[in-house]
Amino acid sequence: MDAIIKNFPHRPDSSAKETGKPDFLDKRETDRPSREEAEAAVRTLLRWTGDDPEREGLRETPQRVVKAFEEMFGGYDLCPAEELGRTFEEVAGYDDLVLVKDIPFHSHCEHHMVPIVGKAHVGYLPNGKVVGLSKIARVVDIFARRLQTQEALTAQVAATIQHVLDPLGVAVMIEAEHMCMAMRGIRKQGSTTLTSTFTGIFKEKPEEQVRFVTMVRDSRGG
Ligand SMILES: Nc1nc2c(ncn2[C@@H]2O[C@H](COP(=O)(O)OP(=O)(O)OP(=O)(O)O)[C@@H](O)[C@H]2O)c(=O)[nH]1
Ligand SMILES: [Zn+2]
Repeated sequence: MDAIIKNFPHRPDSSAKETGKPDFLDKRETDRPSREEAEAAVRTLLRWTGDDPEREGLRETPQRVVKAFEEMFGGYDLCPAEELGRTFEEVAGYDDLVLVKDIPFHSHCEHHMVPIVGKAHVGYLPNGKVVGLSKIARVVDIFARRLQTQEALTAQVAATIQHVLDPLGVAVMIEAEHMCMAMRGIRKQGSTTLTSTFTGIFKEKPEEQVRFVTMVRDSRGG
């Protein structure tokens, strides 16, 4: 595949303070290997497991894994800011909190490349402009389909919405289970990590944070 333009997933950096634009919204060229190189790398990892890549059940596995990677890491080729590009203002004067909660996602931790499975709750207080609700879930999905830490994922979703929609504030909470803690290492199943990022009014006013968290927690039986 030719080198293509993509968005790198990195954390909000200090230059964002000068330009106001998070660096992960910039487009850069990829340094992707060829499909054949990627498949050869999978064959090497298959040998690393101790198995035989030439046995019948594994012969097609490198192609399958590379194809699965295209899907699971498809977020590198998508621009989250573009997803939020179509905003509208005709909402009959509605100017209160918009909350999309329980957005399920699958991601992969950047340390071990094993799944992170969780839910995101995203709220914003519009400043005139609103966006299609599915677009919020799409932004979560795009960042989730990159190698991540939960902190970076949380911050990136919040920063993208803040940057593109320019609302009065954004609140993002993510709860997730990290398979790298469940399947290996410390091997603790069922522990959940919670992260949150608040901007604007949610950062300034603790009561707005409480309202967001209460709405997230409400209707799930306490
Ligand atoms: N802060 C943060 N840490 C994470 C996330 N995903 C995985 N980790 C942690 O990243 C750390 C990597 O630690 P290292 O000591 O470098 O690697 P390791 O030897 O594989 O660590 P163990 O998991 O403790 O065996 C571990 O503590 C993981 O639990 C995440 O999203 N956020
Ligand atoms: Zn990990």
